[in-house]
Amino acid sequence: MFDYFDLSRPEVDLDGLADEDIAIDVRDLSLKFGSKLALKDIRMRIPKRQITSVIGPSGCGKSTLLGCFNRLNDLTPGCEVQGEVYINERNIYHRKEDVAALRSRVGMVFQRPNPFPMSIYENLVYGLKIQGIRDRRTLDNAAEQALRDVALWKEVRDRLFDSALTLSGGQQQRLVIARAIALQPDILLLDEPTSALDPISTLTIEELITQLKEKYTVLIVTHNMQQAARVSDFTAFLHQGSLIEYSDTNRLFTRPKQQQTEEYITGRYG
Ligand SMILES: Nc1ncnc2c1ncn2[C@@H]1O[C@H](COP(=O)(O)OP(=O)(O)OP(=O)(O)O)[C@@H](O)[C@H]1O
Repeated sequence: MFDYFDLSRPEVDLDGLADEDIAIDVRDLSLKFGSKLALKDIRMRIPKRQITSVIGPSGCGKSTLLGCFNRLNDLTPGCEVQGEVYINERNIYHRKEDVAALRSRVGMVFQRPNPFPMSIYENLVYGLKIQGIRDRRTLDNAAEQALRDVALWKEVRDRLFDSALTLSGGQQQRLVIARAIALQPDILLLDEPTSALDPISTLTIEELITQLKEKYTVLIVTHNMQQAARVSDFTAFLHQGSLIEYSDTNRLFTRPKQQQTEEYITGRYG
């Protein structure tokens, strides 16, 4: 696994980052589903325009943590959140937060590609239309730019009005990422974005993810440690709802500080 690391790259110390380099500041975040404590006192500062992976055994709270950043868990009855999550200097759990606006700034992509059953073009402009944008040229430009950003433009420019469901799984996932990008979010949350894809499509999406950080802060939940090692700048290891270790990816995989992390990354646990 260590082949993936560029050990000449200087390690970045998360504690040393300035406030303006932080995209998400998680302060003592705990979350319960009914009586089940799914996240316990999480504190982490997620850097801007970097890729951060969240790894850990099944059920440790990875998807729940990601869902806190666009308040997706609010939709689960019985969910109770304590603590604060700051994005752009606002606590997104403040009672006056506009959750719809938050979700357009913090886009989310799931494991299974989920294009809407409409044309490729309509998928891309759907969110913009909901925001009230009707100008055709604005919509066309946004659709084209989003497709270019996910390297799908050349493949689909002649079939923009075909159903999105005619695309391959890998293309559908790139379209879903483009749909999120069309809203010009600050942050992209990717929840196991390649686990339903074949190896070639996985590689394409991984290449795309590494390019996305030029414009966006990317968080990725993955079961695949090689993937975390390949694509991410920083890695967080969760276990039973607690953040056990969070650091520069090179450091976490080559010199973990915690025994639980070492056992997990060497396959002796989980
Ligand atoms: N809607 C829910 N109601 C009750 N418990 C839930 C709900 N969603 C998740 N949980 C519980 O919260 C804990 C964390 O779940 P979560 O899906 O975040 O884990 P995960 O690390 O993403 O798991 P996996 O890798 O299997 O996807 C688990 O114990 C899970 O059973």
